[in-house]
Amino acid sequence: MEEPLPIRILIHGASGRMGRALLRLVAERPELQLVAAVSRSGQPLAEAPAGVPVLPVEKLADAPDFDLAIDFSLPEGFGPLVAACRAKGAGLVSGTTGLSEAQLAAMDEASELVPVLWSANFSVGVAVLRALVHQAAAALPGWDADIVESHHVHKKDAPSGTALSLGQAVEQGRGSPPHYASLRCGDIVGEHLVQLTGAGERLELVHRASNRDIFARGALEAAVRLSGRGPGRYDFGELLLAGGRP
Ligand SMILES: NC(=O)C1=CN([C@@H]2O[C@H](COP(=O)(O)OP(=O)(O)OC[C@H]3O[C@@H](n4cnc5c(N)ncnc54)[C@H](OP(=O)(O)O)[C@@H]3O)[C@@H](O)[C@H]2O)C=CC1
Ligand SMILES: O=C(O)C1=N[C@H](C(=O)O)C[C@H](O)C1
Repeated sequence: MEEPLPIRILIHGASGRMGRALLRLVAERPELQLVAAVSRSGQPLAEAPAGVPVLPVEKLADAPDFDLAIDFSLPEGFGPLVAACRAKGAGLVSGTTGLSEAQLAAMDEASELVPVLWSANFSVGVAVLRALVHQAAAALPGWDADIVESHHVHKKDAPSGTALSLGQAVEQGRGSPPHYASLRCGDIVGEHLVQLTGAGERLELVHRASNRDIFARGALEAAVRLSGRGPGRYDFGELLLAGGRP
């Protein structure tokens, strides 16, 4: 029997904290073939496998053909990436947070042509936490709801994308949004506490990430599971948990 063709991927935001983790871990997935890496500057990257070009963002349109882009960058680079995916007929797996309403709408538009999966958090734990938060908020509609998120000092957006996504689950559960608090301290990878407080008692649901490999592995898993699917928006939790946990 013939071997299936590898899924050709481009990593966008390759020089960042997440991009470097992806470059290191992509070799764990033989289904994926890295064909190009893109950063704002295009400076050479020690983590890029030999023979894989590292392109500056202005050269994105000249990248070799790819089937899927995996994106962990900044909102500034999002528009050109979505345009490149549309032009190549390629899918998009994105974890970039802090996107504007217009950028989210552009992603929806692109999903009429190509498969798109955006998630604020690619960890298995947060996918499960979201469901637990929805259930708890629905059961405790009169309680106070607060989300406290803590991240490293370099993080630009606040509240974090994960906090906002957990906030949506709270709102869907009890009909009103939570309050948010954001801390930026040292090198914290990412912590999210959802606190529901009633008279004389408090329920705390918390997730702590201690390294970025969990997000990178989640995004690589999502890329494999998204490959070969038709145009549309896909949900990380559904794609991940429906087909059995990796
Ligand atoms: N969904 C999830 O599970 C997770 C999401 N994130 C999100 O991923 C994103 C990246 O995080 P992190 O790796 O820590 O960030 P970094 O700041 O470390 O990296 C940002 C990357 O984006 C590139 N970049 C910056 N501006 C542009 C541009 N205009 N066009 C193209 N590329 C650009 C940078 O290139 P250069 O170095 O050349 O400037 C760099 O490669 C953030 O939005 C963060 O919130 C992070 C972790 C998990
Ligand atoms: O910027 C980060 O680092 C992270 N960003 C994501 C977010 O905004 O929720 C996910 C994770 O918490 C790390």
